[in-house]
Amino acid sequence: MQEMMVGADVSRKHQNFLQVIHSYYQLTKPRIIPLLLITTAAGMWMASDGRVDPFLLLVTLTGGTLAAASAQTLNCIYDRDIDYAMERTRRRPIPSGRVQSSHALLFAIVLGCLSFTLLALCANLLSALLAMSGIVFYMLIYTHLLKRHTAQNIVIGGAAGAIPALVGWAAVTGSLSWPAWLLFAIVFVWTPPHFWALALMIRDDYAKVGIPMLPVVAGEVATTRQIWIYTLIMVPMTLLLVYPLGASGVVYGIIAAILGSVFIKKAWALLQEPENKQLARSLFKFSILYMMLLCTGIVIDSLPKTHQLTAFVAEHIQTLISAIAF
Ligand code: HEM
Ligand SMILES: CC(C)=CCC/C(C)=C/CC/C(C)=C/COP(=O)(O)OP(=O)(O)O
Repeated sequence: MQEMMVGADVSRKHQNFLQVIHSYYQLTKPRIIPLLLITTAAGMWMASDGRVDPFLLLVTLTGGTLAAASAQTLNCIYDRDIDYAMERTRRRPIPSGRVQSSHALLFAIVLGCLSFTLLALCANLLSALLAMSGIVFYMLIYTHLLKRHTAQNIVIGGAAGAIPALVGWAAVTGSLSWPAWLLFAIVFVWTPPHFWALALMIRDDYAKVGIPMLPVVAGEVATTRQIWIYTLIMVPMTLLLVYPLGASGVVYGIIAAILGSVFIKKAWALLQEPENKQLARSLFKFSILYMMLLCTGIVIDSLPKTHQLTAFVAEHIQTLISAIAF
């Protein structure tokens, strides 16, 4: 009997421990991190012409994960009041009382320090400093200064989410150049359509807590117009990586053009029916797939095998054209 009680006690303690781990994991908003890492990986592959050192890749993605997790945890602490008031965020660990803010702060500091140390020691100082600037920008500029005060919050604040692309390039080269800044700019202009499509769906939640997201302040028509404008800027921008920069090739160009056409089609459909939440949901979901596939396109295009294949195809097309011409 006593043995059974001891067994039950151990199993309860084990379960509690797992619940605590799960709560801390949730603090980091883990569902967003993989896409941030995909942009980092795209930067790394592009910078190294498809020959990424596996150790550097592992270190950079781990450092990036730790930095993003630290940033998200700090955001959860700062925003605990509005998170408590909004349906979507009410069950997060701090508003639901599962984690204390002071413990979360310690957790965020540890994550940030680990990220800096890992990146500075195993990648380079620039990538470490960029990751830290991501945390500071996201907290200070987006969360503290902009989020509750202006409808342009995510336009300017979006720069934080674009920094991981720079971290990837910097980890490989130790510097930043045009292709890195262009990838940063692509993620930057992608953010408004990504976020505003979601904000159209959950406008009432933001209105309830007085967060001046664009659909709350300016309405659906103005928001879909802005989404349309940013989409029309973003799609041609993605092609600049091919020409004039030459950082990616024809395979990426084709992928970017196809994905861009779908993005434009969905943004246009939403522009025609600004109140249609189904269309907003569809654009939001596609925005995530879009960024995932665009970055995968950059990676595939950079691989030596792809270069061989495109050279082979180009040579055969040339032979065919000469045969037809003569
Ligand atoms: C200031 C810029 C951004 C804002 C305000 C924003 C906001 C949001 C919000 C509120 C959600 C819903 C999350 C939830 O339901 O808990 C979301 C989802 C998501 N965001 Fe963003 N986002 C931004 C930038 C980014 C960036 C740069 C990326 C990655 C490159 C990203 C990737 C994602 C992903 C993957 C999801 C879906 C998560 C899921 O599966 O639930 N976001 N975003
Ligand atoms: C290099 C580095 C560490 C960069 C930081 C990148 C980073 C953490 C980007 C997060 C973007 C994002 C999902 C914002 C949502 O915040 P929100 O507060 O509007 O979302 P919420 O309403 O769901 O809380």
